[in-house]
Formats: sequence, C-alpha cells, structure tokens
Amino acid sequence: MLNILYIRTHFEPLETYHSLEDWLSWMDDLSSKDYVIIDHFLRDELYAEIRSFFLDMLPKFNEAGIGADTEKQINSKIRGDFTYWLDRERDSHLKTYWGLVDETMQMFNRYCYLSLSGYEFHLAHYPSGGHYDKHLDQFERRNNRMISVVIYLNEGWQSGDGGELEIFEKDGSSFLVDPLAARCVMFKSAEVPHAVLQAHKSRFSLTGWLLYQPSALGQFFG
Ligand SMILES: O=C(O)CCC(=O)C(=O)O
Ligand SMILES: [Fe+2]
Repeated sequence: MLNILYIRTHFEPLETYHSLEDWLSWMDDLSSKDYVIIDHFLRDELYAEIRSFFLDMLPKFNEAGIGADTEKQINSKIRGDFTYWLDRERDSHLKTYWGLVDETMQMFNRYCYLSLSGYEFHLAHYPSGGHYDKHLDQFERRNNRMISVVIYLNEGWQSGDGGELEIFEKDGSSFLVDPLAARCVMFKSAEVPHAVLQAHKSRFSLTGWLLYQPSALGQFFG
C-alpha cells in the first residue's frame, strides 16, 4: 500500500499548471503530426508577467545569430530577430514559468519516453521587416534540440500584420500560424521545417528548445 501511494504521488504531481488530460491530447497531436498548436497555453496572469518582463528586457536584446553559440554569425538575410537568452537563476522571479518548463519536460519524459534533460529559452523580437527563412531547429553540428516550443506575446495581431509562422508538412505543403498572444506551438525540432514570414510590426515571442542533453554538453558530430 505504501509503495502504491509512493508511486502515485511520485508520478502524478497533485498540482500541475495544465491538466493531464490536456497534456495527453497535445502529446497525441505532436506524436501523430510532429507539431501541436495550443491556444491559451498561458493564463492571463502568467502571460502578463512574461510580457512585462519582455518589455523590461527589450533594451538588452542582441541580434540573433545562425547556428550554435560557438559558431555564431549574424546574418540578417536569413533572420532578422533580436534575442535575449533566459537564465533560470538570474531570471528566477519567473517562477511559474520555470515550473511550467519543468512540467512540460516531465510530461514528455513520462508519456513520450523522451530523455529530455535540459532546455534553452530566449525572448525574441522581430522588428517590423524581420523574418526567418525556412529552416530546421537542429543545427548542422549540434543535434540535441528535440522539441521546439514557441509562445507568442502579441496582442491584437491582425491578418495583414505578417509575421506568421509557416509550418511545412511532410508532403511539402505548408500552412500559416498567426503569432497570437498566449498561443504556443510545439514541434519536433529535427522533423518540422518552418519559417517566420516578414513581420509588418514588432513581433514578440518566447522561444525555446527541450534538449536531449544540457546545452553545454550538446552532442556534436562531424
Ligand atoms: O517565432 C517563431 O514563430 C519561430 C522562431 C524560430 O523558428 C526559431 O527561433 O528558430
Ligand atoms: Fe526555428
């Protein structure tokens, strides 16, 4: 009896940000289609907290590079966003958000049998005119990004504002996702080619990757 109790409390945390039922349906989508689009992934309070942090940090954003940190190169022809990398210790007041990151990793590890053991997240600002050409999120020489997680922070986004995420399906067809406030898109980093179409006004997101190994230990090949 004691054992059963222990297993139950160990494997089913009493309090999660999202219900297990929601997680299971999202993971089902992700397994079958390689991507999932989740509206209202952040509730109002957490959304407001992250967006206000984003606005506070805007002056500190650096221009984003292509490829691994070690081979960073700025190439505005390929991507035109500015980023700010999050650090759990430094940015510890985002407690609810980090809890949600832990919950996400646990769900994938438990129910999709992944061995995720790290993550990296950045805030991304595409100024008007910014875009990101079609790409995969696994770098040429680093293959530890397993799941990409993008959360949008744009209020009142309208058709005509551009900045859609274009997702390419296996058959080569594609569709567009509007970067709407609190919407989350998750996809398999190695499987889903995607692009960000040119934004016609400032576009905000919190983008990250769930990793097979911590960033510093990223697998290299070649
Ligand atoms: O912001 C998005 O919709 C996607 C961003 C992206 O593809 C990336 O940062 O690798
Ligand atoms: Fe990407």
